[in-house]
Amino acid sequence: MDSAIPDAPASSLVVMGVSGCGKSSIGAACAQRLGWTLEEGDSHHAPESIAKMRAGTPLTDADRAGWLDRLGALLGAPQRQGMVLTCSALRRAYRERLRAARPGLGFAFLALDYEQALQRVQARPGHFFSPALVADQFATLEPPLHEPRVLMLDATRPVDALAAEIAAWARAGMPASFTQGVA
Ligand SMILES: Nc1ncnc2c1ncn2[C@@H]1O[C@H](COP(=O)(O)OP(=O)(O)OP(=O)(O)O)[C@@H](O)[C@H]1O
Ligand SMILES: O=C(O)[C@H](O)[C@@H](O)[C@H](O)[C@H](O)CO
Repeated sequence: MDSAIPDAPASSLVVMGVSGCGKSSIGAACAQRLGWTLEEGDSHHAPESIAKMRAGTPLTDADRAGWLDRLGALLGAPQRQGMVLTCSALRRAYRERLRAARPGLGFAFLALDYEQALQRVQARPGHFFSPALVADQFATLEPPLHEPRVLMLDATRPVDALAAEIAAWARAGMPASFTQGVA
């Protein structure tokens, strides 16, 4: 698996995947472990995009363009420490835009299947994201295969175990299981 190949430590980190995969939960735990700044990507959507998602209308590339620019500006700003950004980053082109903003950026991909994502999103009352959009998230997703600095994870594992694995990888450029000689 790609994740077993040693890489350089990450300058910053994007916790990515479809809605409900655990970006917010695991991103927060990673930032705490690493002592890095946490940025919630959803906080930077245009109000029109939030309204669309609330109404069950999928975002388009054009809707996401300004959002990705804002996230790139955050990632590219001079910082004393790394940043953990939660961002769906569904398409390869979106990830390329973020990589261009921050050389050495790592991506932790939380892989979850459709049924499990739908279940999680439906069980989350009050959130703006309409469960009707989960299918579109999977239709849009281009999994980050054969891309640099990507750690693939099974998003059904416990939050703390996932955060520990991601933090170790971000620090050392390899997953904890690799350093333990298991991978
Ligand atoms: N590893 C996990 N195991 C079990 N439940 C989880 C796990 N990660 C997240 N959850 C739960 O799944 C739901 C979605 O998690 P979370 O909000 O972190 O996902 P998200 O990817 O940030 O979603 P969105 O992008 O839609 O905001 C929450 O109720 C959360 O508690
Ligand atoms: O690119 C997108 O379609 C969006 O970023 C979505 O993924 C949501 O914002 C998020 O997952 C819901 O909280």
